[in-house]
Amino acid sequence: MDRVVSLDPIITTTLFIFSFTLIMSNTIVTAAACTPKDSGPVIPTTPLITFLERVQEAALKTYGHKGFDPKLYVDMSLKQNLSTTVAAFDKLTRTANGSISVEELNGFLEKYLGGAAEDLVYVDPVDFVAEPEDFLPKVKSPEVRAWALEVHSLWKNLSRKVSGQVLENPDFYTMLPLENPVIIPGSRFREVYYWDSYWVIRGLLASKMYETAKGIVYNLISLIDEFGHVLNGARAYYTNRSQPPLLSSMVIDIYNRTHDETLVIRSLPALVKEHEFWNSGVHQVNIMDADGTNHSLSRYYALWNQPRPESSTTDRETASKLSNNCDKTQLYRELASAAESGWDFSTRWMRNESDLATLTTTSIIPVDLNVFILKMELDISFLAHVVGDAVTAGRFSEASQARKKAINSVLWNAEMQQWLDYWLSDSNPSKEEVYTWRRSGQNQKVFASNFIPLWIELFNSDVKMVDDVVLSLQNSGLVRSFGIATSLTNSGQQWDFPNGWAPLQHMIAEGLVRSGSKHARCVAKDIVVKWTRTNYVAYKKTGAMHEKYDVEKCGGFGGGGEYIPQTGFGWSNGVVLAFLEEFGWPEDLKLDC
Ligand SMILES: OC[C@H]1O[C@H](O[C@H]2O[C@H](CO)[C@@H](O)[C@H](O)[C@H]2O)[C@H](O)[C@@H](O)[C@@H]1O
Repeated sequence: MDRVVSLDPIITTTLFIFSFTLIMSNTIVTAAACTPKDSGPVIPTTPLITFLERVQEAALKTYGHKGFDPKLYVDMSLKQNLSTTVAAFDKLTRTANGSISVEELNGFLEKYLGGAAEDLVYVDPVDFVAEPEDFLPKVKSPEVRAWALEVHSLWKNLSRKVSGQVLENPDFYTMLPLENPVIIPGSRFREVYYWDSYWVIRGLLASKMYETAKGIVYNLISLIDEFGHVLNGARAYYTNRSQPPLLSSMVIDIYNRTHDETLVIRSLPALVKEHEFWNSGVHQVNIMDADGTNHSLSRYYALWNQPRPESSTTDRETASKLSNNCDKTQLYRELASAAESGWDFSTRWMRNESDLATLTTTSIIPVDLNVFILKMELDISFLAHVVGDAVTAGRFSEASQARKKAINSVLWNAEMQQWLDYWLSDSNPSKEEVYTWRRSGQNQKVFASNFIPLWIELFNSDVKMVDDVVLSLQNSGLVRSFGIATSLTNSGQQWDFPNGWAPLQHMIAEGLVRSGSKHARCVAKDIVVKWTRTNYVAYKKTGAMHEKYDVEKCGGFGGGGEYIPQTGFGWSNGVVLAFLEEFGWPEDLKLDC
């Protein structure tokens, strides 16, 4: 199947009556039948995924909601060809509501489908040693060192490579064939994820596992080569969206340790291509500020307008309260776009905090996304210098200056001393049109993402400004006893209060510590100590590292959202190791909270 998609056409004419597919040379663009608001591009799915979604639906009807995880079914594989399997599935006896007897469905799954975890196999990382030389030199406490070595040893549990069977018969699997081993987040997340990999790599660098780190980057580059962007995760059902773009950060951090120019030469064209993905078509938004200056910024916008296959039954349920099919189609795009943001789900994207069906992700210019792209521009400029490409270096340096101005003008709020997401007005201008900035468009609700600009030097080098923003952070209510909360709203969504996520702690603390401000460095250390302690206490209590933590409870893990709390866990392990590497731990500082 051709997976190349043009991001160009937002067709803003009248209501379409039929779906249509344009097939142009190397390009497939499917536009769905709906109102102009939902005429954005769609990457076609595959017959295998469509079939596994049917199995998922039948499984929910048959087994019921208790303990049901929809993702399990789209991670299964075929044992025989698809048409034989579909024919056998269609012959199963069904009740009027579509359920099948448990015995019959069990028998079908056993005979025709491979288990969800069979497409990746354990592999010993080539560069893992039980105690790396010069491991975490600033950690002086023996207790902390012993625990850090346990966390380090978890890389072995999370290391996988794609099974030989996937390589032989890729059409039978939703797993995408990747050349190098990967580190998975853990539990239900049985494949490599895009933005998770940044913090995994930070941990691998602390563990001196440079080859594993590079292998992950080469895998992600191969996804850009094939699909034009890094996918949300390495599954066929994730081809229609990306995730927060941190590939350039991975490359820079590995390069700074290894000085591997081959990595830079291989990465540069891929990063330029990725930059184009985020700065063209539906991802790009033009906005005119209060002084009449035009700016270009980016937004999340999934190339998909149906239920997410890995959560198909859940998304249908969420959409069931909407009566109009066009509204459903739009909601499906908003759900997938929220997944592209990595913050799935959060009141950050919702018009009504208690109603997930009011998601409006594609109408928001997010602070963090634009900071990541600004960093990408600075990183590309730096990497181009490394290989002597002055033209590219200059082009991306200029792009970064333009985006800095745009962020300061559109997203900065001087009264709050924070950067705020910008909500676009309801009208939907065509590609040529420019949104006009309105003060009321800035979302004044407090989210940890409002402080992510602090992560990069362009926003953390002015000491006076950093001190003001830090004061605003301290007064925001986000800094709690055991870390930084994601938001102030306890909505039951996982990217909200009282959950704290490792990536958010890391970016804010690292930004503060690298700033010129003494006060900011103290605040950073405090965050690091609190976060490390709660991770440790939870580990001692449960024997596991967790995907997210409850910042109100010492040793409490997070909850809420659409799946049960997960352990493993790639980015949490990475952040603990990165914190201990950067900040160390004195001998006399207690680890318990
Ligand atoms: O299956 C539901 C959703 O799960 C993923 O999102 C969450 O886990 C990811 C892996 O740790 C993480 O990157 C993301 O920030 C989490 O919210 C997945 O990325 C979603 O696309 C998926 O729909």
